[in-house]
Amino acid sequence: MHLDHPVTMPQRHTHSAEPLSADGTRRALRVGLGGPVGSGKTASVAALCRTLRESWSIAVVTNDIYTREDAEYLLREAVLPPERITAVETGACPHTAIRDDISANLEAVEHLEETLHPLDLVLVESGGDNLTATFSKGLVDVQVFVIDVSSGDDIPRKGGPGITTADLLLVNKTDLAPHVGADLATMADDAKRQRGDLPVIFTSLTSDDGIREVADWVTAHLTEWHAKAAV
Ligand SMILES: Nc1nc2c(ncn2[C@@H]2O[C@H](COP(=O)(O)OP(=O)(O)OP(=O)(O)O)[C@@H](O)[C@H]2O)c(=O)[nH]1
Repeated sequence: MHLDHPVTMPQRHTHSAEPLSADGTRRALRVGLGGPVGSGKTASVAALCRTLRESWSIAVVTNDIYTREDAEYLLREAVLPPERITAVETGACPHTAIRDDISANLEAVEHLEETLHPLDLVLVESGGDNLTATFSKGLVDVQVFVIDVSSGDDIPRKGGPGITTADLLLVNKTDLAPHVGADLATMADDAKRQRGDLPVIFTSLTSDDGIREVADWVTAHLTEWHAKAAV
């Protein structure tokens, strides 16, 4: 099972932002999910896999500091077959593994691509971190930043690179808004002010099909990726 695949720290690689590899084959679209601890990154990954797995060939890379908890959760929930889930133990601040020394993550992604070819989508989940966690463009093609309403409705106003620059901002746990006194309209206004035209989606992953709008956003990117590869 891929959880046991040893991920070492080789030399740094990078990948092209284009869907075609040097040998002319299409590589998978790489989507990074980052955000603060407990905001709902693993729940989003699980829901995306359940929604998209019939239509697309998917794999997941998780990052935890010392454990493999997120991957173990995804395995327990059977969101994908075990060979499609790989855990990277970052051993240090998750920032480093997704932004600075991305080699362990790249090795994990490339191993999945080789063994499961052809893959359409690789979801790379960062370990929970603070508001500054962003992915290297050498690791992912698009990134999603996940925050939640229970951490305070002033989070979008505070900004930070994840909130201002991520390709998609998810504001999760809207079901908790009435219980924690979060004002969703203020959050939406602040996010708009920080992000301009970049999209923001409010989700509650406890509701049926709460991930639908996000799955549609990923599907649009996948469709565009395939079209680009076909040109
Ligand atoms: N009420 C509510 N709970 C949610 C929602 N989404 C996730 N949760 C719960 O919030 C907790 C944290 O969710 P995770 O998906 O593990 O969060 P994470 O961002 O992956 O956490 P780390 O990997 O530890 O940073 C879990 O108990 C989830 O069941 C939501 O929309 N509403």
